[in-house]
Amino acid sequence: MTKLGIVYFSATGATETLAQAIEQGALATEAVEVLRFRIDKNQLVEGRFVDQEVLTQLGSCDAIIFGSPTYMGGVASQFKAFADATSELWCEQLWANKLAAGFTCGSAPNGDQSGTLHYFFTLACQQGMLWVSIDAAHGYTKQNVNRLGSQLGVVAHVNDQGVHKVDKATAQYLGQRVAVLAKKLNLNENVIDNNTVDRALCGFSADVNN
Ligand SMILES: Cc1cc2nc3c(=O)[nH]c(=O)nc-3n(C[C@H](O)[C@H](O)[C@H](O)COP(=O)(O)O)c2cc1C
Repeated sequence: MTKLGIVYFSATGATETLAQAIEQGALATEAVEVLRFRIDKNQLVEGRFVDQEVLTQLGSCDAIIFGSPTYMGGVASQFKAFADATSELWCEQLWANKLAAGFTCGSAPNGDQSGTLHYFFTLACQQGMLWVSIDAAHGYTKQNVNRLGSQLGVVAHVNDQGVHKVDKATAQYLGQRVAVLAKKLNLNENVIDNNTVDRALCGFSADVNN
């Protein structure tokens, strides 16, 4: 069974709508299980994210998709608290070789949502993860997705009517893409044993004495 984790913060529900669409898209692929975690205020203690169980469960996933509303051009502090808690895993690179992707929304069509996606990308790289883009060129897709032209991840625009339906479809599309890739690559099982951190796969050995 291929496992996808979705972890996100949402105050008023728009990011949650995208998370649900991603889950729906992922579940269109057979033998895929989704673990969805909405960051809750009870998990934040004195500004720190405290929930070991969530981190452990995400550790069992083949792919993790990050989500947050865009606040002042970046991730919400609640998501950042979660990201900071993953520093416990960083030294050993315990999430290395998992797939990663991201989604965000804002009240402006271009409300600097890309800043949020760039942060997710940086977080994924810090954890040694492999970033999954959106392979749908704006204006050239049969599926009618990616209307806002972001290939780094899902950008959604939210107004009084809620999340734009094409942005929801884009989230669904990304969920499906990550699920299909995670299943095909099966990285956790086939390629790299994260317990032994087998970097010798790359044949690399640094000689620091020369
Ligand atoms: C503190 C704050 C800062 C915000 N900053 C931005 C922003 O920089 N760009 C933008 O487009 N929308 C911004 N918004 C709007 C939210 O991103 C938007 O309402 C989003 O849909 C909320 O997501 P949620 O329903 O999942 O909580 C901001 C909202 C708040 C409360």
